[in-house]
Amino acid sequence: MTGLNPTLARVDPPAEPLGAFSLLRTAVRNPIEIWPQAVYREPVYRRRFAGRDVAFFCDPDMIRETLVDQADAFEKAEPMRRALRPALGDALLTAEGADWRWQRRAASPIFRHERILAFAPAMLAAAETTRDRWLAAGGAELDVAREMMLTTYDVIVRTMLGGGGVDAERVERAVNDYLDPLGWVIAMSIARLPPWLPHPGRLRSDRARRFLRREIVEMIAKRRGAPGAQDDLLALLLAARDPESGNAMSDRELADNVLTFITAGHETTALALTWTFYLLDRHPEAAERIRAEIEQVTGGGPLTAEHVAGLAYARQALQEAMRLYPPAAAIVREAARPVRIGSETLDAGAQVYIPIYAVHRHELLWEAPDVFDPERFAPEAAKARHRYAYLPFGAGPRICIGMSFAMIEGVLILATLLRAARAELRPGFEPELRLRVTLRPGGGMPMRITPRRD
Ligand code: HEM
Repeated sequence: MTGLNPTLARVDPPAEPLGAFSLLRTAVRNPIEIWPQAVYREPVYRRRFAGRDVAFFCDPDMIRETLVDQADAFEKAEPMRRALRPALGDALLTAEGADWRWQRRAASPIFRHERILAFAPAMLAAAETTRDRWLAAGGAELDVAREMMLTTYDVIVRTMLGGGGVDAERVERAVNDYLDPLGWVIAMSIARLPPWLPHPGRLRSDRARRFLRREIVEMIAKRRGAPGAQDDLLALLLAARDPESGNAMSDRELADNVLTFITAGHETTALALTWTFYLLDRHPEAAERIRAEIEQVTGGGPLTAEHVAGLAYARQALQEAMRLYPPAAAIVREAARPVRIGSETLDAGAQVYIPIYAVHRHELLWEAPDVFDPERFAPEAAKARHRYAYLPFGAGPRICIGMSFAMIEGVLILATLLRAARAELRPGFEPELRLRVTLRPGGGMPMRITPRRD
């Protein structure tokens, strides 16, 4: 651990559970502020709300039972379904049962580590576009949160859609318009209000959803008309077959999955990188160590896919950033039938939160939980820890299919940019943690970018 430990942005949990009214108000504004201190201190926290049993599990054995051993007793919870299904339909992230299982079987081979390494040149090209923009900005202040969204979006467009055919800025805006009012959708679901009720931002969100679907459906139609023209993830998805039934995806399933990969894939990785830049500003010694590692691994030459494995400390820094600021801050499930997890009995319909953000800072699981220390992810230290104390990508059958993709992409972007420039947070700026399905920095991440000359 480093000698100097600056105070880092964190959620300030309420000492006592919130009452019904302030709970709803907080759910709209920033749902992560609902979780009381007990969630960060106790293995289990339970309460009833709007007639529903809600349980938070932080005990790693109970997490394993919920997400792995008894995964088939649970479904994705209503608030998430309600928030995501209208845009993402019944694709990998949102489908259940047999419908999910065959899509996962068909898509899994595409996302294997070795296969994803073949996309490293496209990832590097996107990183270098951002690097060139940073170098051209000549010492200006940029919003690194937005910069990372543009970069990872560029990666997904290059790797998934062969690099072209969509208006990147418009799609990025549409994804934001869609996500912005989701606090309302989730709060209304918690309060058991019907989904058709109006709420602020709804019209804009509906318009954004229609625009996104239209763009993707058109693109798939074009590609069906010119098969084999490109070598990208969409081509692999078009060719994917369920190994058991031989089924291929329909246009609708393809559109749902492409949109899923765009939304699930680009924003999460962008946030992991944004928070890493924030932490490296607070810990310049870690940034210097990564820079030294890059020079040592590349011998001063250009960065390539072969270097990914050697950039161990860069990877550890990303992992530690995702501990402190997990882009997907919670997994929420609903018991499909009565089930017993550890000492807890759940009725059908009970909601289970795996509050990843709180698990990653839990007093019973981590020493000095609020301190940034990439050494926690050195191989020996990681091995000594409970497997389910750290789960930024989830666990069990529904574990993130894009995990290798995200780690390779994250390391390559971080290394490309750290090597070329310094990023310093605007003096006095403290990011606020905002949960909008993903954990974003409220107010962005304003940083001064200066080219490195040494
Ligand atoms: C740092 C980056 C990422 C993080 C933190 C992350 C996190 C997660 C988590 C926690 C889940 C599990 C959700 C649950 O169990 O309810 C998940 C699922 C998923 N992720 Fe990621 N993800 C990241 C990057 C990506 C990328 C790059 C892609 C695709 C290119 C992707 C596609 C998906 C899909 C399709 C699922 C659903 C899998 C299924 O249910 O079978 N993710 N992700």
